[in-house]
Amino acid sequence: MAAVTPHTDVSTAPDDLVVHMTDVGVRRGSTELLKGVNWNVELDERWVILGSNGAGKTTLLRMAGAELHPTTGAVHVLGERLGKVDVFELRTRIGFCSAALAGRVPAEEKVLDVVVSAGYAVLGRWREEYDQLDTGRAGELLKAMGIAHLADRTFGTLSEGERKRAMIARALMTDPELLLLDEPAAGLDLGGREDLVARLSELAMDPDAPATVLVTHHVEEIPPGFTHLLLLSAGGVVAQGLIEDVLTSENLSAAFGQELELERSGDRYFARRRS
Ligand SMILES: Nc1ncnc2c1ncn2[C@@H]1O[C@H](COP(=O)(O)OP(=O)(O)OP(=O)(O)O)[C@@H](O)[C@H]1O
Repeated sequence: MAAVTPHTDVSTAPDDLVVHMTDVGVRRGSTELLKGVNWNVELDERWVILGSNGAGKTTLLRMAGAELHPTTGAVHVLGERLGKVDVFELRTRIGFCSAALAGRVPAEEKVLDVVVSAGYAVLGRWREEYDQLDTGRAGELLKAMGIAHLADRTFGTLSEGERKRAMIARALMTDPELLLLDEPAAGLDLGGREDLVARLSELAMDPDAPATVLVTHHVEEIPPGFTHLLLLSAGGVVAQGLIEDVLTSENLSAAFGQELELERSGDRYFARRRS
């Protein structure tokens, strides 16, 4: 009789896990970018990855986005094991948003087209009958991000905050099963940051929204509605779990290597050096 494969086997991932990492390490030359990472993301979870510059946040996110393979350990994304799956196919099920991606958008591209074109990879080829459907969905996503009035502008004329919102709309265009946001609030002024945090909060609280992972350096950028936190330092996990359990002055101090004081005001967080 064939043996039933247990879920602890690294070759399989439980169905409800969107991301499943087992003892993952990433090495470049003699540098360990990540080590001993065990991390699960479930369907209805919204994760924040927080850590200092160089902690390994983007490396971790890129693995979840099937853009980078682990050196050691096993990574499953949407039930597929990296190294044993066509990553180009897998990436069509993932919405990825980063400054690097935004930097590759031609300045003369119309904002609506920036969003619509994300769907082409899924459709495989341009088909006339999808034209209006796609355009309608892209328009709705731009509206949800508060920039419907910019649909006909060129991407190069947008402010930093408007670009971030357009890129999030693009990441959502394919109705992804996993949404990955790499420092979406970086470079925004206070108003832009607050607006983005509010929109990400709405998204996080939408039960139909995909499992989401957001990378940031700042506790101030954690949108209400996000549920879990992974604290990273020098490639290792300092702590992970529910935000209310993990986000403490002690854990934050350990992650950033200095005495930090965490304050909570309503559903937002603030941190500063302990005096
Ligand atoms: N190809 C590489 N070779 C050697 N070191 C690398 C390579 N790629 C990244 N690193 C290093 O790995 C570390 C982690 O990088 P990563 O971009 O994941 O960090 P991060 O937490 O996202 O940082 P930041 O907040 O500054 O964006 C950094 O110290 C980086 O310099």
